[in-house]
Amino acid sequence: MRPDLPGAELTLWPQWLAIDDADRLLHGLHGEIPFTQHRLRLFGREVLAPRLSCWIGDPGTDYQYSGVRFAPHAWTPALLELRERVQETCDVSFNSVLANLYRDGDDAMGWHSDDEPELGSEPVIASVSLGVTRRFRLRARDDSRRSLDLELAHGSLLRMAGATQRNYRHALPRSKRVARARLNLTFRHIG
Ligand SMILES: O=C(O)CCC(=O)C(=O)O
Ligand SMILES: [Fe+2]
Repeated sequence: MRPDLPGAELTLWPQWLAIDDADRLLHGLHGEIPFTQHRLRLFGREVLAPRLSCWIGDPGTDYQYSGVRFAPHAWTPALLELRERVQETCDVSFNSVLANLYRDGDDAMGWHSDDEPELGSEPVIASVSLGVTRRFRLRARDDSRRSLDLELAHGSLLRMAGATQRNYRHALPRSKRVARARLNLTFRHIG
């Protein structure tokens, strides 16, 4: 499915994984990824991020966080296998993945673009969702009325490419009624 959004390049596979595979991955990864709650600097104050996360990647794919460099965690066997499948579908290679665990509907991610210089000018980002369905919103930088909401279900894959990050921000809003967890993996290529 190719959601139509001017200036963006999106492909969504709503049921990319079979339910059994998705269930197994959710439980396996939940147990083996060393998630932590990071601190964010927000308007000069330190606050705890409203989610747990973990950066995983090939050696050398360090990332900067609040001015500090962090080495990535190592791939697990399950993540390496998943990376293979994602690469095949998306037709690009990835050397890192950001794992986010939203424990319930109070956990969220604010408006941002994945536009760090290390990702290059038109990054391909592949987002695998496991667990409870959550709403993913995209909003044009230059016109907030141009927006799109996608429901990212258990086992779905969303590919963002082209000028998507340049033209749009995205967010995962809080969702009061959600009581279950969602695990999201965004595969990236760091240059
Ligand atoms: O959880 C999601 O679907 C989005 C995650 C995201 O935007 C990110 O990791 O940069
Ligand atoms: Fe993002």
